Formats: sequence, structure tokens, C-alpha cells
Amino acid sequence: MSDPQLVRIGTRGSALAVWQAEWVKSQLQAHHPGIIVELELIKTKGDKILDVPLAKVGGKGLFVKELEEAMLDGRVDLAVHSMKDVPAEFPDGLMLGPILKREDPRDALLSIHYQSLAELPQGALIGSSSLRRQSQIKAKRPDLRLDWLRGNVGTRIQKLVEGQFDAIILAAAGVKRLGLTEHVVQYLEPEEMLPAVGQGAVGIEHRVDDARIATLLAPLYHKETHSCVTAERAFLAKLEGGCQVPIAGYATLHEDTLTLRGLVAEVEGGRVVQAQCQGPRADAYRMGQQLATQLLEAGGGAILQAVYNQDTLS
Ligand SMILES: NCc1[nH]cc(CCC(=O)O)c1CC(=O)O
Repeated sequence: MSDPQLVRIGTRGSALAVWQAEWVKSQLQAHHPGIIVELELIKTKGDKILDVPLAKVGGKGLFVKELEEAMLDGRVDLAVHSMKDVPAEFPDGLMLGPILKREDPRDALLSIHYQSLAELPQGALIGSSSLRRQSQIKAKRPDLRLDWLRGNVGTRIQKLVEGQFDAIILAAAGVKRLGLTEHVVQYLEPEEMLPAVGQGAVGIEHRVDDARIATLLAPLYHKETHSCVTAERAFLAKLEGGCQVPIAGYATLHEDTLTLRGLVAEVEGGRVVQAQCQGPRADAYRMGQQLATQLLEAGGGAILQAVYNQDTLS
């Protein structure tokens, strides 16, 4: 029926999504000379709704649903995602395959006139697309003003260049992959701005019953990234948060010891609850769940409840 040499990748059409899909394509071809890999561009709801803050659009997986339908229909064989945008659960028939080597997980500050967060004057206007970034900034610098910044990476940088913001915050990974680091003035260390769960990592989703694809993908798997992102995602799943709630989670690995840091932030009040744990890498999943329980009990639960209540009102 289908050509055993052909692999069809479903991807969103944004420059970053296409870069990531091309990256997967080139790795597949390097590991399996002779196969043919095609990219199929698919528009998602998240790509269509560009004028509303994402937190208000709601719904987990805004960027993945149409890609998942294409896989289930057999139009494409796999989808390449930013792990940050991938919900905890997969629909029946689909699964998470390999997670590839992580790019820089940090957030980056971009500005034309200022060199760092500390240098920004009182009242400066910061553009950001996530509650996670906004709340961490507010906790540190309550004097700064924040506004929503949507669109793909290039559009967001354009808004900075046009003078709509004094500074913007973007994931370092996207900016680096696209070679758009010109206006980056500071990479925010995790101590200062804890990254989103999965930030900087690319993962591949495919059909559960597709052994051919699973075999082709196997060499792309990056063990260290996989362990770290597993812990982060277990943490997020237990908190039942999508990427649009003020939750951050970031794991690192030294030898076989995994360190997981997590944070839940208040959107307005500037309160931040954070915790960390350390353990053997084999316990990644359990550590994520434990850290979530710990944070919920330490006040994170009340913060999240307030965020969800507000969501249903607006
Ligand atoms: N939610 C959008 C999104 N999804 C992944 C990235 C960047 C790349 C990554 O984090 O892996 C971005 C843009 C951004 O946050 O600046």
C-alpha cells in the first residue's frame, strides 16, 4: 500500500516549526540513507488565532490537534513538536516517540536600548506571551509594565524593532535555531526565570501501531533530554497545567543524578512558590509527581485554583 521508503512529516508552517521538521528530516536521512522524507504543512488553531492572548483562548494542545488528526487519518506518519506545546495525554492510537537533544532551555531577553533586566528603567514595557514569564518578572520587578506579545518568533521580534516594547522575552531555543539572536541582550538563568516544562526540546509523535516508523525514529532518541523532560512533564501532569498557566519546571542531569526545580506563580500578586528535588535518574517520573504534590501543599494549589477560577469568568 504505502511506499516503505517514504516518511511524511506533519508540521506547522511557522519558521520554527519548519526548521524543527527539517532538522528531524535531515537526521532521519543521515541514519537511513535511501529513505524519502516529505514535509506536509498543516495549520493549527493556535496558528489561526493570533490576536488574543493564548491564555484566554484556552484549551491544551492548541498547536497539536490538527497534526494529530492528520496522523490518525494516515495523511502523515509523524509530527514534530516543541515539547513545550505538547499536552500530557495523547489521543488513542498516538504516542510520544523520541525526544531529541535539547537546545538552550533558558529564556532570552531582547531589547534595542537596554542591556539587561536590571537595566530596564521603572515603568518599562515588556512583551511576553506567557503567564509564566509575566508572573516571574512581576515577582522580581513589580515596577515594570507587561503586555501580551503574540505571533511567531519573527513577528514578535519585529514588534520590538518597531518600538512597541522596551524589551521582549522569548525562548532562547527558538531564537537560536532561527539565527535571530541579534537583539538578545541577556540569557536569563533558571535561577532568575525558570523555563517552561519541555522548553528547548523537540519531540516526535507517531501512531502506536506503526512499527516501521518507530524503528526509523529509534536512533534520534536523546537519553539525557528524555529523562529530564520526563520528570518535567510528570510534574506538569500532576499539576494538570497546560503551557498557559504560570507553572515552570526544569530538570538537569549530572552523571545519574537528576535535579528538578518547579515553580507556581501568582499572576497578579507577585507571589512565587518554588521547590526542588534531587534523585536518581531512573526515578524521573516519580520525582516529577512528588515535586508537584510538594508544591501544591506549599501554597501552589491555592494559586492555581485562583487562576482556573479567573479563567472561567473571563
Ligand atoms: N509557545 C510557543 C513556542 N513553542 C516553542 C517555542 C520556542 C522553542 C522551544 O521552547 O522549544 C515557542 C516560542 C517561545 O516561547 O518563544
